[in-house]
Amino acid sequence: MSRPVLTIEDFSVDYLIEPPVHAVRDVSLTLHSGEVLGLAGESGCGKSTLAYGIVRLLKPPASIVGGRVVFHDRDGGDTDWNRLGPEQLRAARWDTISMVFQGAMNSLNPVISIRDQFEDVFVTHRPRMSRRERRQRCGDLLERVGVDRNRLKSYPHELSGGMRQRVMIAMAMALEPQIMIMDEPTTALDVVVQREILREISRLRDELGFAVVFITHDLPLLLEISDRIAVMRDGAIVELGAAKELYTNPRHDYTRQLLASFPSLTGDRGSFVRGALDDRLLALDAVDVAEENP
Ligand SMILES: Nc1ncnc2c1ncn2[C@@H]1O[C@H](COP(=O)(O)OP(=O)(O)OP(=O)(O)O)[C@@H](O)[C@H]1O
Repeated sequence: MSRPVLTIEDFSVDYLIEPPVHAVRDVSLTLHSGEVLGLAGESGCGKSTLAYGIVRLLKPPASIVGGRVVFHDRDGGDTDWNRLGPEQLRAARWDTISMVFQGAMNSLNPVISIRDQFEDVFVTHRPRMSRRERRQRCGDLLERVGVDRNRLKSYPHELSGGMRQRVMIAMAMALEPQIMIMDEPTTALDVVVQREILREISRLRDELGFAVVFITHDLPLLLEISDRIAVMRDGAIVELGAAKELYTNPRHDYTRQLLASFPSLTGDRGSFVRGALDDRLLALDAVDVAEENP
């Protein structure tokens, strides 16, 4: 297995309301460079709270009540994210760990061009980069996610939702982070755009080697794109294993229940063979077609 990039130890988050909600309970896991770790579980099990907790973006009444999150850099240095101050955190987000959330496309400022918003990432984090290089990089990044570089001139309302979400993914990759946390990044998009973006993320992961924590309630999709999957229930991880293993040989009752709740994963139609990503996506496409034309 490749080297660890993030270690989460006994991490717990409560919402301090009456009565308190123990949203994340003693979660421990290790993320390795280049892997896609899927986080599965039904609505309310704590996936988003864990994601926001990792990058310290939780707001009151949420409170981290235990554990730690340690980032391991390429040179062997360790950084305990719980010990970083606000300025250090701001710098480390995007640079080492970046995030794409479900509504990310709506966080673009409507009155500022894509170019200015995109360049701002470099102006803030790479102040010594020349303007010319910045522009070049922004265009290159956009093309990587399948958006024409001419779109840099556009304003957010001139782009479709899928394009805006791609822009956000390009921005999240801008500083070449070692980890990307994606919380339902494609949920608001139609299935075709979703697939295209997921293909793109997988291709970029292969090319650039960043690790991905991918969160969605869509277990079939998670099985397709993840190397390993952690199943969460009531704030705790009940099973963590290779995606294939989890699919073919689930050990926890709850994992079985979760798999059974997706008809496309059970029975003959669901018994697709996992292989290269394209094969996997093709197999899923076939399942979709079969479902649409029973
Ligand atoms: N601001 C809040 N105040 C109080 N409780 C909260 C708050 N936000 C979330 N919770 C509770 O924390 C628990 C975990 O919620 P969380 O949103 O992390 O789950 P999730 O698995 O991401 O769900 P979903 O898939 O619906 O986003 C739930 O019981 C939820 O009701």
